[in-house]
Amino acid sequence: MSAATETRTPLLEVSGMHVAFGGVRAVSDLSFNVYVGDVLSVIGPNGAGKTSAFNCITGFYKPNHGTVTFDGRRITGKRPAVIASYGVARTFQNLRLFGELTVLDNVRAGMHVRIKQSALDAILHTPRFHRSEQQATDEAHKWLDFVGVISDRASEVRNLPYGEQRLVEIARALAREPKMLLLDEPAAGLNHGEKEKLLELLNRIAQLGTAVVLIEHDMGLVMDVSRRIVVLNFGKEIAEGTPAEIRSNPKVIEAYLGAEDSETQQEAAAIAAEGAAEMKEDS
Ligand SMILES: Nc1ncnc2c1ncn2[C@@H]1O[C@H](COP(=O)(O)OP(=O)(O)OP(=O)(O)O)[C@@H](O)[C@H]1O
Repeated sequence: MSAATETRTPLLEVSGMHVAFGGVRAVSDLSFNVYVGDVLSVIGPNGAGKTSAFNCITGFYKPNHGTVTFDGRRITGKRPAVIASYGVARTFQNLRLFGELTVLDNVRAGMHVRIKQSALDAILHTPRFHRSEQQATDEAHKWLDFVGVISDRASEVRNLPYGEQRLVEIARALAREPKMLLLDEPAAGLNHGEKEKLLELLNRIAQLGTAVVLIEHDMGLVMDVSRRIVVLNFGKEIAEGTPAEIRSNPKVIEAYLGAEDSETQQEAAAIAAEGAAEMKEDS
């Protein structure tokens, strides 16, 4: 459903966002909404402004203009920790795990905003402290099971295969029980089998009622998982719609083909191939 015909109240509302770094305009008058139950992909050639937009939504950058509203609250320019406490969790393009901590502790670290524990409880090791520690451990295992981490959870996270480290990052974000989860290139560096598992995981996350927003370059995954897609080019939205609408939008293919790097050219070919496959299925 396009934004124009949508009647539900948005969970996230990005309105007129501009972000510039010196003379570089990274995001220009960007507006889009995310709804409860959404799986929305933000796509576009390298440097289109996708991560900058994510950084503004999550408080890592302050937009030069525009507003971001989440769950009825204006969050523009608020600090990342405050925005996270409202129910926004994210993962990063480059993993940001605590390499020397165990797998389990990395996920437990995602919970401190939810689990009630005072400094005094921690110092005195009160029964309440022990109870909350046990609760955090149980929940960390639950989320690691949910994302499918099979490696030893007591080992340092840096010793895990790369694909599993990405899953630990998702488990840590989910442990906050967010209303919205932003994933920045979750499929980067994954092999084919791992991507298939990721697709299935994203669908299960959406079934929990968490809105999922992803930046992704893997067009197969984007077309399979997304309910809606927003396409950026040079910081501007050039298209928004369902996967079928995006695949057949000449502006989108043009934007990708116009890019000079071979990675983006390959993505253009992938979008065109997805469109061709669909036409064949329909005929
Ligand atoms: N911290 C920064 N300082 C200066 N310029 C930046 C900064 N972050 C992003 N940019 C510039 O803003 C533009 C948009 O970058 P951004 O990383 O948001 O794009 P992207 O669509 O996420 O790209 P990619 O797909 O390659 O990750 C680029 O020209 C980039 O060089």
